[in-house]
Amino acid sequence: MTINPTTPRTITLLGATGSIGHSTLDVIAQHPQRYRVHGLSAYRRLDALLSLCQQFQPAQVAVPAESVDRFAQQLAQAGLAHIEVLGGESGLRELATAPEADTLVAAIVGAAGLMPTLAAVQAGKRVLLANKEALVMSGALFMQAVADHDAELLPVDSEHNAIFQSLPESYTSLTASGVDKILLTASGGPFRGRSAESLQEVTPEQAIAHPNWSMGQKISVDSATLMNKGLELIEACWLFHATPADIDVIVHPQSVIHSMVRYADGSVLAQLGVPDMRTPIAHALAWPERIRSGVQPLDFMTLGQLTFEAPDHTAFPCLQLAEQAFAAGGTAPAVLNAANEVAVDAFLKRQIRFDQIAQVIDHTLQQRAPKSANQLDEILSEDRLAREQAQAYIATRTIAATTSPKTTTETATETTTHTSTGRN
Ligand SMILES: NC(=O)C1=CN([C@@H]2O[C@H](COP(=O)(O)OP(=O)(O)OC[C@H]3O[C@@H](n4cnc5c(N)ncnc54)[C@H](OP(=O)(O)O)[C@@H]3O)[C@@H](O)[C@H]2O)C=CC1
Ligand SMILES: CC(=O)[C@@H](O)[C@H](O)COP(=O)(O)O
Ligand SMILES: [Mn+2]
Repeated sequence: MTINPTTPRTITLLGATGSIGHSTLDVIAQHPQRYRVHGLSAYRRLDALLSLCQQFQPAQVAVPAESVDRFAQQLAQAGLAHIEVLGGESGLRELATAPEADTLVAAIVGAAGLMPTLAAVQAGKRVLLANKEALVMSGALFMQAVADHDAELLPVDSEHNAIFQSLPESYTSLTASGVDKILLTASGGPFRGRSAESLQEVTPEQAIAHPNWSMGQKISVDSATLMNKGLELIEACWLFHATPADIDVIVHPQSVIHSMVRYADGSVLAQLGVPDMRTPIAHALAWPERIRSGVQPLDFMTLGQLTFEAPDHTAFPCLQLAEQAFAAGGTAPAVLNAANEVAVDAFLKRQIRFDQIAQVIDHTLQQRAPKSANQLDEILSEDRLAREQAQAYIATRTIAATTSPKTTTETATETTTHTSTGRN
C-alpha cells in the first residue's frame, strides 16, 4: 500500500557519509515526493559528500572549518556553486537549526553530535536520534530541552525504536501504561561466549566484524565490548522515563527481535525484523505513518532458532561500568562516554588491547567525581578533562604495535561498505 504524504518533510542529515547516513539517504531516495534534503554534513569523507550533493542537491552542507574553501571550490567545479558551505561547530549548529528544515537526522558518531543535535532540539525540530552518545552525555538537560521547546524526539537506534513501537502511542510513563519491564536485546557481539582471558588477544579487525549488522567502527567496537548495551541502557532510561531496574538486558544472538516490552498482564510486545537499519529509519521518518524501506520481509520459514541468554559480566565489564556511571549520576555518564571514545580509538590504532578498553574507562571514572550536569558547559568541561585523563592513562599502558603496518582506520576505510544492513 502506498500512503500519500500528508506533509512533505524537509530533512537535514548530520553524518551523511556514515552508515546511518547511507541508510537514511537510501530510504529518502525511495520517496522523492515525501522528502526533500535541505542539508548534509560530513567530516573526513568529503569526496563522498560531493557525490551526495550531486545526487540530493541540498541547499546547505557543513564540513570542518579548514575544508570550507576547498569543498566550495569542488562544488563550483561540479556546477554546484549554489550550495552553501558552512564550517566547523558553528556551521553544524547553523545547519541543524536552519528554518528551512523541519526534521534533523542526528547521525554523527560520538560527542561531536551533541551540540548540533541539542541545537535542533532547542529550535523545536523533529529529531530522529541515532547519536546515542548525545543523550548519554546530557540526558537530563537534553530531555528538558525537548519538553521546553516542544521538539519531537524519535528513536532511530534499533532497540529503542523497537521499544517505542511496542509502547502505546499515548505513552507517558511505565506505570501509567502498565509496563512491567523493558526487555533490551543485545546480540552479544562477535566475542560472545569467549573467556575474559582469550579477549586479550583479539584484533580490531575481529572486533569490528559484527555478526549481524554492518556499522561504523566505533559502534561496532562498542557492540563487541557490550558498552553499546550500556550506552543503550542509559539511552532507554532517558527516552522512556525508566530506571535501570525497569530494564533487563537479554542476549539474543540473532538480532531478529529488536527489543520488547512486558506488560503487567503478562503480555510481551516485541518488534521483529531483518537486521537492517532502514526499517527503524523509515519508521521514524514517516511516523506516525508507515512507508516502504526496501528491507526484505522477515521469512519465518527460514529463520531457524531464536535463542536467549544472560550477558557475561566477567568477560564484558563495560555494561556494568555504564550502569555504575548512570547510578553515580551528574557528569559521570559523560565521563564514561568520553573515556570510552578515547579507549576505542586507541584500540583501533592498536595502542591498547581489547580488554584494556574497560580498564581505561574504569580508571577515568574513578579519577573524576561526578559534578552537576545541569549546564552544558559543565558537561563539555568534564568531557574534555576525562579525555585528557584517559589519554594520560593510555600513555602508561600502550602496547607494542602488532605486525600490520596499517592502522585499522586505514584498513577499514578501504573496505567499509557504509550500510547498516544485516550480513545474513
Ligand atoms: N550504524 C548503525 O547501524 C547504528 C548507529 N547508531 C549510532 O549512530 C551514530 C552514527 O553511527 P554510524 O553511522 O555507524 O557511524 P559512522 O562512523 O559510519 O559515521 C559517522 C558519521 O559522523 C561523521 N563524523 C565523525 N566524526 C565527526 C566529527 N568530529 N564531527 C562531525 N562529524 C563527524 C562522519 O563523517 P565522515 O564519514 O565524513 O568522516 C560520518 O558521517 C553513532 O552514534 C552510533 O552509535 C545507532 C544504531 C545503529
Ligand atoms: C543496529 C543497532 O541498533 C546497533 O546498536 C546494534 O543493536 C548493535 O548490536 P549489539 O550492541 O546488540 O551487538
Ligand atoms: Mn542499537
